Amino acid sequence: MGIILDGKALANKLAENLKEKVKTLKNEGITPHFCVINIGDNPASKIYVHTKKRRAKKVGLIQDIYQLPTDTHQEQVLALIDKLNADQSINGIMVQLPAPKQINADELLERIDPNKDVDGLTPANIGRLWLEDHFVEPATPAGIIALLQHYNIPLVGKDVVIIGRSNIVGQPLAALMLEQNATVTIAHAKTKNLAALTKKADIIVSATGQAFLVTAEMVKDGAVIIDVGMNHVNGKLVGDVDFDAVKKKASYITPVPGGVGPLTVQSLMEAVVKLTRRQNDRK
Ligand SMILES: NC(=O)C1=CN([C@@H]2O[C@H](COP(=O)(O)OP(=O)(O)OC[C@H]3O[C@@H](n4cnc5c(N)ncnc54)[C@H](OP(=O)(O)O)[C@@H]3O)[C@@H](O)[C@H]2O)C=CC1
Ligand SMILES: Nc1nc(=O)c2c([nH]1)NC[C@@H]1CN(c3ccc(C(=O)N[C@@H](CCC(=O)O)C(=O)O)cc3)C=[N+]21
Repeated sequence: MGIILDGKALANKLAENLKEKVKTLKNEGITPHFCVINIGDNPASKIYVHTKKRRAKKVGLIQDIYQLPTDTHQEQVLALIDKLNADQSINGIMVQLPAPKQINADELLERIDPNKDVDGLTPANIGRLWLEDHFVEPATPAGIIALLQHYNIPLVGKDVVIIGRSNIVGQPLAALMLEQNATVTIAHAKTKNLAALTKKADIIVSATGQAFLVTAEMVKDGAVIIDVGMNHVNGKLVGDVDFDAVKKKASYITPVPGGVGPLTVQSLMEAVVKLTRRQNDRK
């Protein structure tokens, strides 16, 4: 029976440490201030915005939410990003993904000042991630690494299968795990025999948005299971993993909710504080 990786408890613990860092900044007359741009009404983004609001307040950060309608024009968002880039009082900017169809999300991300890029998703910061010369990391991958570290689950030499290749989860997580000397395979919707790969994996990370994708038959005994998925099934929030069955075979497993989600939010708060400190040190 697997041990449950309690992301919520770890996020709360890390938040206490972060609160102290924020206090130190405040004593220097600096209050970290970041902006979230959310276009449209994607359900996963809504959960994210809501939890962030609570967490930001708890650690003492200022957070502005720009909730824009689904039919917002590209130019309007670009103009908003330009304004926030130029504003000295703003330390961090992020655009919630996915964005509505008419929006070119890559162009928005490219526009964010890399020094204010709390999500680590600008081309400059993605490049630095793969060059192992990064000062900010995407929040979900950073949260997963923090969780594994906290539970003393090593990555060196481990066979990892990451299911999902998005720019916010699968790809940057592969970079961070490779940096920690894991052997990383990235699977996706076109992967031929997913079960054959996952059955051999020491660590499986699923980030697809497909409920019940990862079943017990796909998992070897003693594997570590990280479930990033956020799916609504019959009004309930579930991950990508058939939790009850897979838990019996796993050595460690994250629940949904209460696993990766809270750590994503915590890592984002840490990125805001880190960038604020860096901006002030460089003045
Ligand atoms: N807990 C948290 O902190 C976070 C949770 N999420 C959640 O994680 C999930 C993934 O998010 P995101 O990365 O943005 O998703 P995307 O929709 O951008 O990407 C999904 C990925 O999963 C792959 N995929 C889909 N179906 C299958 C399948 N049947 N077999 C193998 N691969 C498949 C896709 O492959 P292909 O590229 O070939 O289409 C794609 O690479 C969502 O549920 C989201 O809500 C996201 C961010 C943070
Ligand atoms: N640029 C960008 N970066 C992201 O990292 C990003 C994004 N856009 N868009 C949306 C997705 C989704 N996402 C979540 C993070 C935490 C929870 C979270 O806190 N979940 C709680 C659930 C809380 C509840 O039950 O309501 C938990 O898992 O315990 C959810 C979803 C980040 N995303």
